[in-house]
Amino acid sequence: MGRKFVVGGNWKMNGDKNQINEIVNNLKKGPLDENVEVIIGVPAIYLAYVKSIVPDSIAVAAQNCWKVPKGAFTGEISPAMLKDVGINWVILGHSERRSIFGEKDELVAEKVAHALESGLKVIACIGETLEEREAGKTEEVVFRQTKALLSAIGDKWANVVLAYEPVWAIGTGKTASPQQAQEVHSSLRNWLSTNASPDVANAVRIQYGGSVTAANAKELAACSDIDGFLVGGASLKPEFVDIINATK
Ligand SMILES: O=C[C@H](O)COP(=O)(O)O
Repeated sequence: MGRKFVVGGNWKMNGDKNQINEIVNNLKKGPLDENVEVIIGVPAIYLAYVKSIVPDSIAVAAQNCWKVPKGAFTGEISPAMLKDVGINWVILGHSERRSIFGEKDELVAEKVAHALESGLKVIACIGETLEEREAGKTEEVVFRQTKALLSAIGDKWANVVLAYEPVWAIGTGKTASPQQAQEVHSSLRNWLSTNASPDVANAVRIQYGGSVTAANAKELAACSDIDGFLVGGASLKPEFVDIINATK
């Protein structure tokens, strides 16, 4: 069976109720390609609100969560809490969490493990910085970040989507070319074949993220190892519908 195209919108720390209503109304109007899985990543404070107004066909994701179910962790939210308000997805290991909040591979892995154990599905983000790319270390970094996730994911690969997001392409308007993205996706899939299993490598969906817009989505979506997108800025705009429909 082919891999179902999956498009995530990561709103990051953006939006208020007015803007959220507009975004959701736009998604409801669509029309959205029914063959595409759509997941919107919402600021924690609006998760329950968004869940209450989106159609069930659109999944809602948290942008982060902590690694244990409850306790003295001021300011954190747990997978159990997310599940309790009807949220089934979480984005983990985003480069902004890694670079601004100092999350290392090991912590990301602990969060991924606990989220999966708790029954959440996970969009796990990986990607190299410009410095790392220029030093020829793209594969080394992406493989290292993925390796850290292997034991955390265990046999739960069906509940994981990988998002390859080159840090230099995030919010910069510098999209990776389809060739650059395809090259990393393909070598990651080969690496997974050896280090996880051929079945995992064949089935896991790998999203591309980094300055995806309606203008570049079709060309990226045509690449054989790109199975969707994780979209930041453009997910706040009406063009998100066109990005969702990029494979049509
Ligand atoms: O999670 C999404 C990525 O950080 C991409 O953000 P961007 O589309 O604004 O470049």
